[in-house]
Amino acid sequence: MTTATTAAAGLRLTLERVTLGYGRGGVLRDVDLEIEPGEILTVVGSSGSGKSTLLRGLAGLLPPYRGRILADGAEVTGPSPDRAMIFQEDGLLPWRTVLRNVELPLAIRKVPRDERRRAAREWIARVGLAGSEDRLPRELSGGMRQRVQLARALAAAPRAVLMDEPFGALDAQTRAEMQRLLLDVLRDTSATVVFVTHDVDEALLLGHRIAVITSDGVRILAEATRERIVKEL
Ligand SMILES: Nc1ncnc2c1ncn2[C@@H]1O[C@H](COP(=O)(O)OP(=O)(O)OP(=O)(O)O)[C@@H](O)[C@H]1O
Repeated sequence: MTTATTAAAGLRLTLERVTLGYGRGGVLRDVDLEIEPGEILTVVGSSGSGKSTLLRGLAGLLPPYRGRILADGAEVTGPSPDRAMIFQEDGLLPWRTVLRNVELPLAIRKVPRDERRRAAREWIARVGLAGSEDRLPRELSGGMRQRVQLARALAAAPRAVLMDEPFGALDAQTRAEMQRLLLDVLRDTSATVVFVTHDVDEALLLGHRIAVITSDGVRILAEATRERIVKEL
């Protein structure tokens, strides 16, 4: 790899006694969590348990009521290009081509045009979409759109990638392809990944460690097996 994508080390993400929520009362209370640089932490939990809320906190989109959220020891006070987000809904700009969507975060960072084109093309190829650079999002399948999202997130060389059920809307086969692709492309980055999913098998496949959110809080399972996770949920 020749792009800037490989340069930055993964972020250490820390929650110290964090309470997060909306309006009255916390969805997550007094959470302590340390996510190591370069690790893939998968997060499972039943619907409404607070998985997306945790990600929003890490993204800097939702300030904690209490406690601190830290990225490499510095308090997170808002979104940063260091922490990319990928959602289930693709979030691509419908009027921009694949190439121009992938380039966008680099353009925002004022990366010179030639350089950002090169990085965008390279990532588009790496996610298996070479030849689709000039297509619009509406001309792509759901799986292809998620590939574009992945390319867009990684082309900007984030130090952490926060993924909220990114493959949740895909059919089983496309989902399996995307899981393999994700593991493959992450091998060339040192980004820290927090990956939220409903799917226990996906969590086991992708995660170095697995966090389970229950009504008692967020817990890392030391020896995660399918049976143990299902029992916790
Ligand atoms: N913008 C919001 N305003 C008020 N309450 C919210 C908001 N977003 C989420 N909530 C509430 O916070 C709780 C946790 O929601 P969250 O989206 O984090 O759960 P989740 O585990 O990601 O669920 P799912 O798996 O269904 O996506 C839920 O009770 C939800 O209703």
